[in-house]
Amino acid sequence: MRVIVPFDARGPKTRLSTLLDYDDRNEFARAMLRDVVSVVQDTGRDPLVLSSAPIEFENCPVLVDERSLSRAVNERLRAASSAVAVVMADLPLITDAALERLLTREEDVVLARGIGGGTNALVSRTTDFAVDYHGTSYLDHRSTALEIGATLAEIDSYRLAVDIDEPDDLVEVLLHGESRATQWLRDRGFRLASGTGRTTVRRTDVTHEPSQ
Ligand SMILES: Nc1nc2c(ncn2[C@@H]2O[C@H](COP(=O)(O)OP(=O)(O)OP(=O)(O)O)[C@@H](O)[C@H]2O)c(=O)[nH]1
Ligand SMILES: C[C@H](OP(=O)(O)O)C(=O)O
Repeated sequence: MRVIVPFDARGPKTRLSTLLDYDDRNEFARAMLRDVVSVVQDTGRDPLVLSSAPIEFENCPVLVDERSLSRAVNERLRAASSAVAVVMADLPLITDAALERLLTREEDVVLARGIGGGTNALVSRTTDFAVDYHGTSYLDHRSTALEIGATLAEIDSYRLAVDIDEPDDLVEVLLHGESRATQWLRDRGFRLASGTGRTTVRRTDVTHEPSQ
């Protein structure tokens, strides 16, 4: 099964700009991309990075499509003659066991929810299904699948559900990750900070404020 990994190479992870400057965000996004691609390869599937701009990436083929995320993914879904999976590039806790649970279901549409309402991973076996990402896309994709009469499976997986959007999401990466992304954060001085409330993340080596 072909596994599409969408990747925004044009200034990714803007919602982390209070913690990471532009270069750091690019590096961190690429560390997560490598994590996801490696896990896809560990399951024996072929990843294809669907990038919004050209990138140097030696680990697997890259297809550049400058259109919006949904348009680029829908083009791949329409063109598919067999099952296609779409796995986001910002899932640093992903494991091959978690991904395998998604990929081995046989329903027409298989959805893995993200914290916050997104769709972190999916499989489509019907060209009638189209994506509409952003907002509460998980609910939208579930409705779409039901409207087109597709059989539907929903995967409840913590490891697939944690996507990295906001600074607080980094807590999960430091708590439960062992990936390149986790190591990248540690190397940059990010540490867990616990007190009376929820655990947060602080940076111990900051020599400058993020510029953008
Ligand atoms: N090919 C492609 N991938 C995208 C695009 N926008 C986002 N992605 C990828 O889709 C996944 C989810 O992205 P988001 O978290 O919504 O966006 P982001 O650009 O990574 O982060 P923010 O700038 O904070 O919104 C990630 O794997 C992104 O790299 C796009 O326009 N084209
Ligand atoms: C692309 C979007 O991701 P989020 O903004 O939820 O991370 C979604 O899954 O709909």
